[in-house]
Amino acid sequence: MRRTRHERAPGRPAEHDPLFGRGIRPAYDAAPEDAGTRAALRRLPAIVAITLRLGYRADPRALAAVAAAQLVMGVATSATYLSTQRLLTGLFSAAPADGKIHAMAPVAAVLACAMAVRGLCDAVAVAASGRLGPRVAQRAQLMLLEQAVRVEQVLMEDAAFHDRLSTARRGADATSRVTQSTVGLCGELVSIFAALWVLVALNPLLTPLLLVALAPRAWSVARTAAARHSSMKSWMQLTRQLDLLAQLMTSHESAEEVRAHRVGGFLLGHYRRLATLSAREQARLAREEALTRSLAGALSGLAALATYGVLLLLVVDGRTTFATAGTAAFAIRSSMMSLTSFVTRFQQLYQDGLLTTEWREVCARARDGAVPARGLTPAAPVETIGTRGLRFTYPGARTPALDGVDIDVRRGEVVALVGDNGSGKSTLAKLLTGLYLPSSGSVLWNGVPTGELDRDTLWDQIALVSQDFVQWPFTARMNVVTGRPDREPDGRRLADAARSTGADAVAGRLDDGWDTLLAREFFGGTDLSGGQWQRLGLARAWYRDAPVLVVDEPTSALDPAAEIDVFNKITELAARGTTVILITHRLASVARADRVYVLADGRVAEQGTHASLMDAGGRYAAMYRLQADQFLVT
Ligand SMILES: Nc1ncnc2c1ncn2[C@@H]1O[C@H](COP(=O)(O)OP(=O)(O)OP(=O)(O)O)[C@@H](O)[C@H]1O
Repeated sequence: MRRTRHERAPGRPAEHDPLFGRGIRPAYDAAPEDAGTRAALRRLPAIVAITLRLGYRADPRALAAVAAAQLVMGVATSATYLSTQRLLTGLFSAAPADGKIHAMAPVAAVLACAMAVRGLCDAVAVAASGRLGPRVAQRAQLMLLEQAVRVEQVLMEDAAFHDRLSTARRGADATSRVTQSTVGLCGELVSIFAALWVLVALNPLLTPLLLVALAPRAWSVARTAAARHSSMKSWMQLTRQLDLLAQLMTSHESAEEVRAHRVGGFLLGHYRRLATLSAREQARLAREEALTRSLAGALSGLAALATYGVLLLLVVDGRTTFATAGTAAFAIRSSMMSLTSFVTRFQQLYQDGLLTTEWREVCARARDGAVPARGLTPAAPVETIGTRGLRFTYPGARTPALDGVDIDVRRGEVVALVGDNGSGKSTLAKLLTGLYLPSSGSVLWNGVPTGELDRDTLWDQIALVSQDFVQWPFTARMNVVTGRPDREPDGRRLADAARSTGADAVAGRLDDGWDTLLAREFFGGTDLSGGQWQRLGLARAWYRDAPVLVVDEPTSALDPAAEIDVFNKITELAARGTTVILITHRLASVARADRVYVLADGRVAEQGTHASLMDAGGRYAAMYRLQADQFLVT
């Protein structure tokens, strides 16, 4: 039967949400995992291999200690079973009591030693895996972050990649638990194999009994873990949206509007609605799990009945002795206990292991999508930056943001990009600076396409003040010197940059000067006004002292005197050879630019100097007059 558009498969989120629109859909292929024991067993070796590789890189000595302890533990466990069988045989033999004690004493000593060795190995395994786990998680987290900071900017605009990144960060944390579970699981496996080996030694007919006893629980565990993982993947967007709503209700940035516009109740309502969806999904999972477990419980009961029935038959038939059957029952019982902890660990391991697999896949995806570390080194300072037939479409967008753009920027020029909101100015700046690569056409640095250049060295030549520059929650000093994070902070350079941008006055008014923490959420932290932050953002770009300065609405929050000052300084920089790409709606500041490009709907509509564009009387002239007229007193 076909589902209508509004129905949805159980365990899948709805297609549309009043708050997030289509955003609630799973953003990447979240096909349900093929649940079941076979799927689990197929994936388990890969999971264990990832963990072992990580463990080896993080702390090879701890890993070796764990492996040795598990191995010795297996031998000790087998010795325990075999000496038990000898003791039982001795106990039920017809020999006189004196002889029995004499014969059984050394066996009892072996049993005691084996148990002591087992305990010691267990302690070693616990201590070593306790050291190994956090190191593994740290390494996994670092590997992911190392890859994440290198991926192409355009991948960071992709919702699907963000979803996977969230899962992968949880996966990196999970590696610690996977390590612990793998170690525990190996321990339990060793015990089960020891029992299996002993059963083979006692009577090979007993071996299948153990497998029959274990099968139902193993099936139930694999099925449950796969269902949970599939659900987590499908509902990852909802989890992120719940986190986002909680963050909006508690963050400093949204606090004012949450109160003044009384958005708190509205957000709470939607949080409750989404949380209910999440709870419903958890309840569905729990129901499914309960069903699987009860089926597995019934099958386990049948398996136990069969096991003891067969043992009894073997004794009655005379195919095995009473002592051997007793030891077999003991070994099966012990391995059932091992299996109970095996099952718990397996469940944990499989669930966390699937997250770990996701971590590894995202690391690989990030590596594939990384900015190439090699390429031609661009000449420094760059003489010309230009675009030819440049077209760029954002991932998932239907229409291009830039469509056939040709512009030229020469060293030491101030080139202004103006145009209506959404006309493509910021996108063009990101392409000129190699943050995005063209969908078609080209961006050329000294005639070489940016895609062929070593972009790390290209970025060395760029200082950027974007519209939404980062307000680092660090000290005022760090907010400026992060302009050149690869060099030791330079006091003189900081003072120069601060003087040029008015940031010196900002730092002068702070309680601890440049050492004041600019993060209200931390003890001793404070915050700045929008204009004060903008001065720090500009100071950061000045401190960077790069041959190309890209400024996107650099003075939107500055007072008139500061604004004039900044534009004077920008002109001075250009006179000294810095190339300036200026994006602004303040057309008065554009008048001094060497060339102005007017963008409309992703295309260059007009170009020229301020004077020639005014003479042409087109789009630019109309915008300019509109702004100028606002200052006329009627
Ligand atoms: N990350 C993004 N993902 C998808 N589309 C985007 C993204 N950023 C911008 N756009 C779209 O690209 C087009 C150009 O946006 P851009 O930010 O370049 O305009 P702009 O001229 O700088 O606008 P403004 O003057 O408002 O800053 C717009 O239609 C916008 O909706």
